[in-house]
Amino acid sequence: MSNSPNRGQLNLPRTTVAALRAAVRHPGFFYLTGHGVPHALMQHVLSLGWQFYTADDSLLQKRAIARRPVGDRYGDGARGWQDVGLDDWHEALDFYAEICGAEAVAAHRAFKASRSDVWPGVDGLLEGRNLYPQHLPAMRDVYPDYVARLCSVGEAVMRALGFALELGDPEFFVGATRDSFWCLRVLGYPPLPPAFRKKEDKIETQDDDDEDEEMVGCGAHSDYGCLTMLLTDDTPGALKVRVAGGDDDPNPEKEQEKQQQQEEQWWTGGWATSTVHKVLHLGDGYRISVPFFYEPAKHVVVRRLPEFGGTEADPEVRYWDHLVSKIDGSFFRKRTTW
Ligand SMILES: O=C(O)CCC(=O)C(=O)O
Ligand SMILES: [Fe+2]
Repeated sequence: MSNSPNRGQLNLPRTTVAALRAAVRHPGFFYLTGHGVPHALMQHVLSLGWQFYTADDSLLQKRAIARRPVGDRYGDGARGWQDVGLDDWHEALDFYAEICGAEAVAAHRAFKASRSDVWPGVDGLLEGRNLYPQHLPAMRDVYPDYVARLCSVGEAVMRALGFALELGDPEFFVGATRDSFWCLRVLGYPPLPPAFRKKEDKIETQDDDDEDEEMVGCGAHSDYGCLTMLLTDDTPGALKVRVAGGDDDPNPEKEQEKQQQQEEQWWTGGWATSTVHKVLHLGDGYRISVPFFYEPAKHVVVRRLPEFGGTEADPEVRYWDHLVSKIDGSFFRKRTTW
């Protein structure tokens, strides 16, 4: 890193940059401190989530902003509340960057027109406005403030990452994520029904990957985007991160996940790790977590970087297409019960 001509422009200790480099390689998770987001704001974000899920009239409120398919009232196929899933024992309230204002709408139309061959049938997906519960007016003020602050933190991490990975243009990630098409999820994990809790205990004491057909808080997956900033309440030990395993691991399920990760690590050709993790919430309380996904802008084309052996011949994916494929294939499968 000392060879980098731009090193002096990054106002971070050398040890922090080195730690970031090591962490994104393995295990792909790290604690971020000194980020400047006020503790009180983070607590407020969590407490609003908790109120949303646990207030007496919450079912009515949740249904009023339920996620709906494109063309159904306010539906854009992505935003709003969704009930606990078929496989995952959590509910979610999802927010995304909004496409609003004449200029942004016109740019989005032009962008879509140029991509009309891709994803036919999902016109209108993600084009709605964020939905807020009426009984929690504070959410409408607090969440956008939180998102704005996390976008600043995201930019700072992207800058540090450009230096940490010794890119020829250390601002490359900053540029790619400017105008981020971010996503904020407010996840609510009710306690598991007793029958499932027994199974959960079994999973934990046996193989960590033995959860076939079992109900878990959130099944094993690796995040599909760029940087996830996870805020959780103080429920202990629910998030499990897989740090073991490796190339010699014979488990075919793991092979599949590894393959999945490769797709998600395009910029670095798999050098950086999108680590598999899951949620096992065995407690009696209602767990809240608020992941914020800091992503590239819609139009950004992601391809392996030359610094990581990339060439013009490498496959590429436009972030928007990647996102639509994930939402279409993943969130849409979830059960709804109303
Ligand atoms: O709830 C958590 O702690 C993690 C959630 C998660 O992994 C995700 O939303 O991608
Ligand atoms: Fe995740």
